[in-house]
Amino acid sequence: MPIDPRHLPLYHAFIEHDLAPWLACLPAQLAEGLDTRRHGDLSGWLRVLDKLGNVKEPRVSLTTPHVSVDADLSEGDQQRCANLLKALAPWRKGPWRVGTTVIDTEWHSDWKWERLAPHISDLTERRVLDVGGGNGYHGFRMAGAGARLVIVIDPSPRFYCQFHAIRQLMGPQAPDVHFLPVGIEDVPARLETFDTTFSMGVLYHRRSPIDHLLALRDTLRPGGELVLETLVVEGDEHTVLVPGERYAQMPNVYFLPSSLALAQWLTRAGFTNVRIVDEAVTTRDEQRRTDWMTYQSLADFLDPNDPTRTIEGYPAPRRAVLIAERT
Ligand SMILES: Nc1ncnc2c1ncn2[C@@H]1O[C@H](C[S@+](CC[C@H]([NH3+])C(=O)[O-])CC(=O)[O-])[C@@H](O)[C@H]1O
Repeated sequence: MPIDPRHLPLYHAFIEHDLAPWLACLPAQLAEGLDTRRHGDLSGWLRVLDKLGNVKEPRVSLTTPHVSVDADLSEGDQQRCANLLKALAPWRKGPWRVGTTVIDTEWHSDWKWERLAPHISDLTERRVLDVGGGNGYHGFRMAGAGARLVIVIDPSPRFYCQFHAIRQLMGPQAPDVHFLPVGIEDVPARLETFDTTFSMGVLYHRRSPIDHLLALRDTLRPGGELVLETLVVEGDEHTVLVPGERYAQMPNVYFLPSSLALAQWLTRAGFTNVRIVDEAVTTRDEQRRTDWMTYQSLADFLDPNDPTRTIEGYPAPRRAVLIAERT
């Protein structure tokens, strides 16, 4: 089968960076991740990408809170572009700007970036993997911080399409940031390649959290850095909450450790130099309903009489960022 032109930069990057064991799986992984039988709306979203086309002489910004693409668009083209981007909603991770269209996403993902950026190793020239990277917002910020290569993996076909909408508009100005519609379980074992691996907002969705840490460790070269962000609870190194059917309305939440417990898990999984660099309660300003994500959001998942609790009665979402080194 011929290679989809959209994937040529991804193939080039895998060849240039000698990701040989993974390269061999790429055709099958892309075919499976983009199988239109997997998601009823995927064919429609792919048609949106075709209609979106390119813009002339794009100017790209990766270092501002809004990852943005500027271009001199006529009023009609700007409106058409905004309508096509809206067809890919809900937009959860961002914010983005395309010309005068501001995509005000459910999450202020820029705030998470600001919290962790001062603590991580300089990304200049580093090869980075972002596991569960959503629609690639943080991946573009990583490139803005100097990363030489960023591979975003996320099994969501909607996020694949949002990522490609933006990347396509960036045209020749697009950085070396690439998206694979797969999960962590599809990354070949023992790659031991990346200088930095991010796993943000994923661990609490994993049924075997220590196996997740081991899988992340195996993506890193010796001395490489893990940036781990997840939901935590207050408590000592022995505290872990395993919620019932739902936590903040999410059905697939398994382990919420304290950050001290998580630090110990990282040590047990073979990491050193483990640091808790940030811990903060998620606010209703950081995660909220917007014109680009019109479904329920954090405010709807908290107890209306006590916002320190979820509607199930658990402690409200609190997130920590930990950094650790692979030995
Ligand atoms: N098996 C899997 N492997 C990899 N990713 C997965 C898997 N299963 C689900 N995901 C993906 O993990 C992401 C979790 S969101 C974090 C986004 C970003 N990192 C953020 O920090 O804003 C959670 C949050 O809202 O924080 C989703 O995009 C899933 O599709």
